[in-house]
Amino acid sequence: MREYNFDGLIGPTHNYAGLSPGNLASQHHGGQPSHPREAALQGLEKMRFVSELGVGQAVLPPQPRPSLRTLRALGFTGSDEEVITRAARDGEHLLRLTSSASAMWTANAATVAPSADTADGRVHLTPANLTQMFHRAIEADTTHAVLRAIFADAKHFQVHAPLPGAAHFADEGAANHTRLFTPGHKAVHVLAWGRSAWQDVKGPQRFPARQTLESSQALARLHQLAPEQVVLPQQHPDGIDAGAFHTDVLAVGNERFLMLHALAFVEHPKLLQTLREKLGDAFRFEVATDAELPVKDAVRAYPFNSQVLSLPDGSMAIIAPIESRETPTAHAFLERVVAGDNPVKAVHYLDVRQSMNNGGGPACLRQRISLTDAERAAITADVFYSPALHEGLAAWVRKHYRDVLKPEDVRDPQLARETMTALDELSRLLKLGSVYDFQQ
Ligand SMILES: N=C(N)NCCC[C@H](NC(=O)CCC(=O)O)C(=O)O
Repeated sequence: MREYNFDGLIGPTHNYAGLSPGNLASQHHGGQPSHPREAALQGLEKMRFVSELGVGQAVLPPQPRPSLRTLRALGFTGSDEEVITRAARDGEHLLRLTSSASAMWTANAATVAPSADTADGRVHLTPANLTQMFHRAIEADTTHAVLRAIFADAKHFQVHAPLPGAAHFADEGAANHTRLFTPGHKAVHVLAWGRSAWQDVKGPQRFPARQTLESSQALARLHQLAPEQVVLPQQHPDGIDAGAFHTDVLAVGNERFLMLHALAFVEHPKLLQTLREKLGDAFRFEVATDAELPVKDAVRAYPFNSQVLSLPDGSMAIIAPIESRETPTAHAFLERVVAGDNPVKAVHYLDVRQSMNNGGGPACLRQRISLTDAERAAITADVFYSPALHEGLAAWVRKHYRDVLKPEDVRDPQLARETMTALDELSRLLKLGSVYDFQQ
């Protein structure tokens, strides 16, 4: 089995609209101009870097924005241009919500279990319904269509529908999921959550908890995981209140290694003990206390929103955002991790600032999917990274993307037209078929 990092290609309407309460970067940058072309090229450079480390890399496409389908469903009528003009006049906030390029954060696209772990021996994928935030909830249908197009072979893959039930089954995808394993032990799926739909659990006071316990339980069932392989910790409410809206803002794991902040989970020592029991002595972890790395710094600099990658030589490398190098406490923590008794031997700092300014670091930008050679061969879409694909995508970005986008530019009907033209071309470039509603 090989892990592929499916990165979200950052879409042409990338902008800062301040849409996510509890996501401090989104709140802070709302209203500022963005740079869509630079954003997409930064994302492509990250893909190149990861691929050159010898790690599997692939790409997931952006979604049509503004979402005309959503605006029509909310009562705006007429031609595409008229829908946008009317929404700009009578529902400007709705236009902002339907224009976000948030599908770039593919950690939130789905939760995935590899075939080695599931009872029926297939890869199981469940697109996240993202119901907690309206601008993200509208991603689910297209994500479902895209995943069905890529993972089409029912012999190897089962793509489930997003969880039903709106707020009760609010699901944020792999941002709250970590798969750990050690040789000789069954893999463990850590499926975290921030609130419960039906149980009385103390949650955050200031910011919303997004994922429910009941969603995490449903994912474990759908993916046919054995009960002893599943651990369901609660995100620490104080961590959420400090700005850790997803688990991956304060914790990241890979194979036999977990790196976490003390405010990532409620009673983290107990969680670590459970993991040690399930994974054996090879399991390693590094905890940052609030004294070593204040949660405020962790939320601003995102050292835990790193990718921890297994390299061909058996060691691991961390891909961290450059903000972590610029923040002394976060930098010192990562350097301590590299020097520690664990498999991480290097840390690389990459510039994904355009995405970071909306609260999305390296780990948010990728969905990890482990595939056997046969599963990989069953995928006919041209989504796996190669230098040639990189060139094709970079040329596509340069051709279609604007340099600057001010939040009010989403009022321009021309932007929607440009995006449709670009995505139509992209779906052919990636051999995806007609996955977008405007292509139906
Ligand atoms: N942690 C992970 N895995 N993903 C990060 C998602 C960031 C995203 N930001 C936004 O949606 C901001 C959009 C805006 O404000 O324009 C969110 O809050 O859902």
